[in-house]
Amino acid sequence: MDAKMMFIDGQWVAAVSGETLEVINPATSEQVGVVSFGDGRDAAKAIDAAHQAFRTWSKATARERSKYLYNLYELVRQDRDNLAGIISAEMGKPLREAKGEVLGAADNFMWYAEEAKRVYGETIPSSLPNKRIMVIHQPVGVVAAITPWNFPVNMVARKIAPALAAGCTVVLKPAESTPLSAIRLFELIEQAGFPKGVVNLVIGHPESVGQEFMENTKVRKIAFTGSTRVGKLLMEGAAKHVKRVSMELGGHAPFIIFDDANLDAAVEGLFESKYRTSGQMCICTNRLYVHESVLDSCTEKLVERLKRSKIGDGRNKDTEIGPLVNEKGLSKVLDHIQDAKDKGGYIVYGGNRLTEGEYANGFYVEPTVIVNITNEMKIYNEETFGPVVPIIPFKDEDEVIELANDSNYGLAAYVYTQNNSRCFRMAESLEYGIVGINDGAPTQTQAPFGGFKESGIGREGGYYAMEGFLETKFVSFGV
Ligand SMILES: NC(=O)C1=CN([C@@H]2O[C@H](COP(=O)(O)OP(=O)(O)OC[C@H]3O[C@@H](n4cnc5c(N)ncnc54)[C@H](OP(=O)(O)O)[C@@H]3O)[C@@H](O)[C@H]2O)C=CC1
Ligand SMILES: O=C(O)CCCC(=O)O
Repeated sequence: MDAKMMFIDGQWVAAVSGETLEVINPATSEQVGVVSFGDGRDAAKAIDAAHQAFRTWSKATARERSKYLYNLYELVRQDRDNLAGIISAEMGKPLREAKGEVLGAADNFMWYAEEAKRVYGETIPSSLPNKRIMVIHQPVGVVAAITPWNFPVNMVARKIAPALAAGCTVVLKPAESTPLSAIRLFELIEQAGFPKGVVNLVIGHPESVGQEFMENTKVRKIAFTGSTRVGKLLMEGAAKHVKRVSMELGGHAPFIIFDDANLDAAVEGLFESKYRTSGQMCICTNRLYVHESVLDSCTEKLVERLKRSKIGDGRNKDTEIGPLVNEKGLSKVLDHIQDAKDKGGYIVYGGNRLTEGEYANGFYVEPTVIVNITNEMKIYNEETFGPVVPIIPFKDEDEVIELANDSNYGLAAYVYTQNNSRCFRMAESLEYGIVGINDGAPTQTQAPFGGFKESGIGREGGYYAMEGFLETKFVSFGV
């Protein structure tokens, strides 16, 4: 298999080192591609190209930038099935979800094609009769973006679309598990006609590429989605040159079901929030709090729902829950299950790796439900990133607010109740950047996406994302 290449300064190029990397389907452990695998030297070339291109791209009119983003929107939409197939093959996501992800990415390109035109400035009345105050917004410069494998197309779109709309140029490093969907997206970027150097793709050793992003003073902003551990490393490195950062990091979402909730709707919402992408989303439920009076009926309904769920290769059209992304992801999930069992947890459903028949060569774990949870367990404190849910009973609203907020994370939280006043109280009390009230899948292109506490800094989505790629300049005119 020929190695697919990186896209630097409008050219498809191999890594300086000549190194390559195999891409594996986590459903079968079969090789699905080979890619050039570079390092900081390739990143430096891409940064130079982006720096050069910034001179003209930042001066292009908003309408011009918008035109390229529209082209890309159309191309991504038309390529939906192909891109979705690549996502499923390299990270195991069920096809139905992968198609939704691609449409979400297309939607981002359309949204920011429009948003490019709305970078308004303002004038402010001066206190002095001989002065005038003007405020304008300008692109921050070259953006280095690092993305994870769980939304290998949409995470890229959510970063590069607002960056390009704002007038920044970009160097992207996608996750090494999912370079093929990034490469396909860049083939579409090339077809969309962006000038050379405006958007660049570097695939390679994360530490080396990351180091170049942090050290190279031509990079003015680092936009990252991934683990809190790596986010902190990048923030420390970025501090040296006071680079701008936006960080979408880990989560540990509480999902709260009150006794007055519609339990069927709550279980369906939970299924979406917990088992979509096999539990590998930063907004995934990690703790399920159920009012003690509905604990048994809720648990039964959830187990019923899981019994009906189809686990399998993401490329099969009826698959609802795919494999985990790799051995490392699988080990972490199995470790959380074992740790809970060792500390007194009781497995109500699932709990094992699937190893027979069609699952023999993949990284599959059964959707799992655990009770008898204590706050010493890893699953109670750390991001599990897998299809496992611990259930914790609660007595009243004050208690569950305190429990839900007792976390270093603050990305997403979910509440199911039919009491309107409680809806408002909960939305206001939860220390989370995203709150789904009777909604297990709140993400939308135009809404702000990001976290409190150690879940991140800055917001993606809507006009909020534009702020992260713009500097504010005050111009004082003497008249
Ligand atoms: N917020 C979210 O959406 C995500 C959260 N996570 C959390 O992180 C855990 C581990 O997953 P993992 O994929 O290892 O997450 P990482 O944070 O390691 O990976 C995310 C991205 O960062 C890159 N990266 C890794 N190390 C460095 C570094 N030192 N400098 C620069 N870039 C780096 C990765 O590259 P490469 O792929 O080459 O290693 C990838 O592109 C998961 O179990 C989950 O808890 C993971 C992914 C997404
Ligand atoms: O949690 C994430 O990592 C992204 C969520 C995107 C979505 O909800 O579609």
